[in-house]
Amino acid sequence: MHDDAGDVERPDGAVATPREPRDGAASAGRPATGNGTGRARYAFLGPEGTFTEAALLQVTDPTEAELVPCLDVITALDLVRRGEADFAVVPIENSVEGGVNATLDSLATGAPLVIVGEMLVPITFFLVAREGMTLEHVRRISTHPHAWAQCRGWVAEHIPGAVHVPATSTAAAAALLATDQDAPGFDAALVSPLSAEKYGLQVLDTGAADNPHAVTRFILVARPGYVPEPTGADKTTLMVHLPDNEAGALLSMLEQFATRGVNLSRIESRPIGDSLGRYSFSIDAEGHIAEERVQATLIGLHRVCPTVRFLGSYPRADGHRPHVRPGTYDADFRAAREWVSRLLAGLAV
Ligand SMILES: O=C(O)C(=O)C[C@]1(C(=O)O)C=C[C@@H](O)C=C1
Repeated sequence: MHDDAGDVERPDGAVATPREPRDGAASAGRPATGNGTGRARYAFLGPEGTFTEAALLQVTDPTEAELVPCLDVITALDLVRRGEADFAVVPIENSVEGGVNATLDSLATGAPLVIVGEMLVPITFFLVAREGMTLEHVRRISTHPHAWAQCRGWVAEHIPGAVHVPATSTAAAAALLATDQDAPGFDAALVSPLSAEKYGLQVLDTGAADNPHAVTRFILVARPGYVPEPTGADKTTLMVHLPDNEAGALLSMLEQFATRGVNLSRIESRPIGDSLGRYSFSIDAEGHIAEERVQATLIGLHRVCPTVRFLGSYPRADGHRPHVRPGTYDADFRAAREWVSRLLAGLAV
C-alpha cells in the first residue's frame, strides 16, 4: 500500500534526540545552527514590519540572529531546503481566512521540511496613507490577499467602491507607499501597527477589520533531523494521500486517529495538482510522535495510505493539553505489547 518515495518518516524509527538550543530563543528548542558565525539564520516573509516578523520576534532575539526577509513564503522555505537559512518563519493558518495555501503546498511537496515550533499573533489592521490623504479620497488599497480577505467587509462599509491592489505582504505595501513617491499604484494600505510606525505613514483608521479577534498561526520550520522534546501539549502535523478510487478511504484514514484517541485540531484538503479530483490532506493532530498513541496512529496510516509525510511534532503555542482517553496512555500500549510477548512465549493465555 505504501510508497516509500522519501516522504515517510517511519514511526517505528527512533525519535531524534533533541540537541541543546544554542542562541537563547525558542521554547520549541533547536538544533545547532549558523553559517559558521553561530548566529542562526531565519528566513521570513518580509520586508520589516510584517506580521510574520512579529511572529519571528517571539522566538528569537534579533541581536543574536541573522534575519533574512524574503519576497514570499516559498522563497523562505526554499532557503532552508538549500541550507542558506537554518529556519523559516511563515504563516500557516488564519482564524478568519483559513489555511495559507502557499505554505501548505510547499510543505507537502519538494525536499522534506519539519515544523519545530508555532507562534500565534493577534491580527490588528491599520489603514494607512501618505500625509494629507483623507478617507474620502481612498480608491485603491494595497495589502496581502490574506489581509484583504480579513478586511473586505470593513472596506465595503467604510470606503464603498474601493478596490484591492495585491501586494506580496502588508509591509511591502507600506514600504511602497512610503518610498515610491511617484506611482505606487494605490492610495492607502492595510498594514500592521508596526509597519504604520516603521514606515512613518499617516494612520486613517486603527480598527480596519471584519473580525477584531483574528489570529494568525505561524510556524518555525527547519530541515529534518530534529524533533523538539515532548511537552505534554504538542501537535503533530502530517500530509497524507488516500488510495485512488477506494470507497471509504477517507473514513479508514480518519479511523487511524479515532481508534487511538488522537484528536485532530485541523484537517483540510488541497489539490495534488496532477489531475482533477486528486487531493492531499493536511492534518494537525494533538500529541507528539514520542507518544505511543501517536506512533500507533502513524503505523496505521502507513498501512492504509499510499503517502504519509511527517511534518513535525512540536509544542503547541496555546499550551492546550489533550484529553487522553483511558486505554490510550503510553502505559496501556506498553502493557498490551508485553501481554502479546508473553502470549508468544507461551507464558500467558
Ligand atoms: O503580510 C504580512 O504581514 C504577513 O505576515 C502575511 C499574512 C498572511 O499570509 O496571512 C500574515 C498575517 C495576516 O493574516 C495577513 C497576512
